[in-house]
Amino acid sequence: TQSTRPQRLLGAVQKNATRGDPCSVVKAIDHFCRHKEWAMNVGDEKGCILDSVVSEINPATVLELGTYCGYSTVRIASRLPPHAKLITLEFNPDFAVIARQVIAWAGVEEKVQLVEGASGDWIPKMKEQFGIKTFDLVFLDHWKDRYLPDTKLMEECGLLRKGSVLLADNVICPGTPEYLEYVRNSPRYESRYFKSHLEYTKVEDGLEKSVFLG
Ligand SMILES: O=C(NCCc1nnc(-c2ccc3[nH]cnc3c2)[nH]1)c1cc(-c2ccc(F)cc2)cc(O)c1O
Ligand SMILES: [Mg+2]
Repeated sequence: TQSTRPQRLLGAVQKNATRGDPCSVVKAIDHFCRHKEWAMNVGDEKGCILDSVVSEINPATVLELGTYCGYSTVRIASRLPPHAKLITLEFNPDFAVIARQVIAWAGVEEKVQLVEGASGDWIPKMKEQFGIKTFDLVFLDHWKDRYLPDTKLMEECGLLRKGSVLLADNVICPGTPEYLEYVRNSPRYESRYFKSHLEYTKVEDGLEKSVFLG
């Protein structure tokens, strides 16, 4: 039977990356996606912006919406301080199967909790299920039409505190116009656009960093 792209991406990791070395996993995926098959990871260029935001915040609690194959999960987890927790939500079970293996290969599974299901269902359960009070950083990289409803849901569930940072991928391509309009015009957010490119291409894309003001 035919393999899927996520399965071939995992094969490239197992072939070319060193177990327990997150950087080699990230490099192996970027090489595969640049030279073999494009895939919707945040990628190396936007990934450097993600890295700098994580290092600046030094978060104890991170929520990632949209795991896909675990590329950004590994980038974030490898930069977290000890005892920090990253919860990543994946809707597609086939992606989740691959992501778990990529996360394990990188050796960051202690810091990561991969949860399968819909963001709309899980966000209201975060506090009771995982003992989370608030998130220091949220990386939005799931379905683009879920960015705004999920942000409002996180506000309503009290998962954001003064200073919590939302970092959103793909605000230009594929685009999240309603989300951008909201965070850029709401008095409750201080927003900034980091211009970049769609992963592995010359097409414009970027990350929007929005600080919740409480
Ligand atoms: O669709 C994307 N990403 C989303 C995957 C996902 N992985 N998990 C989810 C999830 C997780 C919990 C959820 N709860 C409810 N819906 C959910 C969806 N969604 C995406 C697409 C592109 C892209 C650009 C240009 C093109 F020509 C084609 C494609 C680029 C990117 O960087 C992306 O991130
Ligand atoms: Mg993305």
